[in-house]
Amino acid sequence: MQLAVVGTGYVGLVAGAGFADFGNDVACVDVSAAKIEMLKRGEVPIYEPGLDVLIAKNTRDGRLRFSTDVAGAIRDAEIVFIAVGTPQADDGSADLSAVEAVGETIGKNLNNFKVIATKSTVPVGTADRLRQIIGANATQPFAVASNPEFLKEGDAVNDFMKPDRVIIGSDDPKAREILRHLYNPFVRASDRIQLMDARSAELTKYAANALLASRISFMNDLAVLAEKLGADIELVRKGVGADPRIGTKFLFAGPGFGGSCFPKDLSAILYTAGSVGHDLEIVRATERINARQKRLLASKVSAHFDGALKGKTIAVWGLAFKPQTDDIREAPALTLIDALLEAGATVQAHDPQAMPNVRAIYGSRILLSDGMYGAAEGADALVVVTEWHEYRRPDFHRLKRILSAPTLFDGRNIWEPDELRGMGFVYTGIGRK
Ligand SMILES: NC(=O)C1=CN([C@@H]2O[C@H](COP(=O)(O)OP(=O)(O)OC[C@H]3O[C@@H](n4cnc5c(N)ncnc54)[C@H](O)[C@@H]3O)[C@@H](O)[C@H]2O)C=CC1
Ligand SMILES: O=C(O)[C@H]1O[C@H](OP(=O)(O)OP(=O)(O)OC[C@H]2O[C@@H](n3ccc(=O)[nH]c3=O)[C@H](O)[C@@H]2O)[C@H](O)[C@@H](O)[C@@H]1O
Repeated sequence: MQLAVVGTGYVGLVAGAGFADFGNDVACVDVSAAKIEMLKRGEVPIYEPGLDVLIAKNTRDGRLRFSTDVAGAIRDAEIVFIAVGTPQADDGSADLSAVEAVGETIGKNLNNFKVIATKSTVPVGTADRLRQIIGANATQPFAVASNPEFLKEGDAVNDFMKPDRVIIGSDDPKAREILRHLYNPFVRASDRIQLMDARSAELTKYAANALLASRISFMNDLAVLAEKLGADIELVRKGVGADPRIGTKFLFAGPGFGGSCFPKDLSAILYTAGSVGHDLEIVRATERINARQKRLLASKVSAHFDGALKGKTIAVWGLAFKPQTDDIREAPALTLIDALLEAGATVQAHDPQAMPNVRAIYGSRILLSDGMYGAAEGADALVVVTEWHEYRRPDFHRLKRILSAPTLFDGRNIWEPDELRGMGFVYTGIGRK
């Protein structure tokens, strides 16, 4: 099938390359000439495991191409996927200006019947709004569909190629059939494709993210309680997760959730709920707890030094909001670094992928080290914020030698407190004795 994917960010690139890999002819288009130039040169603007190989293969085989010609790609396509950003607006709602701009371009370039499928996370009612915008200019029939994306960064290619479910939200039977046909090769069982109306599909996306985020905040809140009561949140996590009704995933206490999606999507669903006079109290609490949790590591470090961080050097391992990505949007490490700098500390940091993005924000205000041990050299404490593989089993003997004080803050509970205390470290985790 002939597809246009508008927006070449995490979602658009993964979806475009994934669709091409199943034999479709895909044009990935973006308004950012810089991104498209990079992609044309064979460079991938983001770090996402496996994506470079997928893009290279499908570009070479002629099924995937990149362009800034949004209108041309729309005219050539049977299905247009909208995968542009929907960032948080000042009032907390989702900023739909990019989605609406694409809708206008589609309306003006509708040369035959097309399905317009929204992959961006958009508030309930956006499909209706798009239908109006496109219809205002259209001279040809078209159908809109909500096709929310559930991939997670760091494992995006895998999530996209083997989805748990594909949600197709449209009242138009032709659109449902065309999208079902497109997705059939991706799903192992046909019941993984769920057909529904557009509003339910749009709400499903926010419901999934809000539910996942609330699990994390619940565990982070319990972690605070565990510490106060002398219990260990890691044992509690394993205990509750053994119940299949609860499940083991997304129960990890940590420095608070970040990323480009949970924070903005919680805010957007609260705004939507408010607009119809409903207060989603659990979502509000999820946000509040997360804001508190993101400040927790900084307050633990500060408490350790009795509030006297001026002149201290703090090493930070892990800057991306999660491992296997270079994305630092809303990353808890940034909240920590801001607080440390504010308190007068020197920060030495390392991340396997995110350092260029961090450098673009902080410049010379923090020291970024090419090696993880380089970042720890001479520091008064080491804080691990993101659980990259290489931080899980470091050479603790070496760390003890190079740190100026053997002080560890484990923001992800990846280390063994007893073992480290036995080695003479001062160990502090999240929600542990
Ligand atoms: N990042 C993720 O893991 C996931 C994101 N989503 C949703 O997908 C959407 C996109 O997210 P990301 O890919 O992370 O965003 P992103 O910010 O990485 O990429 C968005 C792209 O859209 C382009 N763009 C903006 N306006 C445009 C226009 N008028 N015409 C053409 N291109 C335009 C931008 O230049 C940028 O390259 C958001 O709604 C997000 O909530 C959904 C699931 C997962
Ligand atoms: O809508 C989106 O954009 C995506 O948002 C999340 O994906 P993502 O933000 O890429 O990453 P997650 O793995 O969900 O992690 C989000 C944050 O929660 C934190 N987290 C996750 C799990 C956990 O147990 N504890 C925890 O603190 C992570 O460290 C990270 O900061 C969802 O998992 C995806 O399904 C969804 O498509």
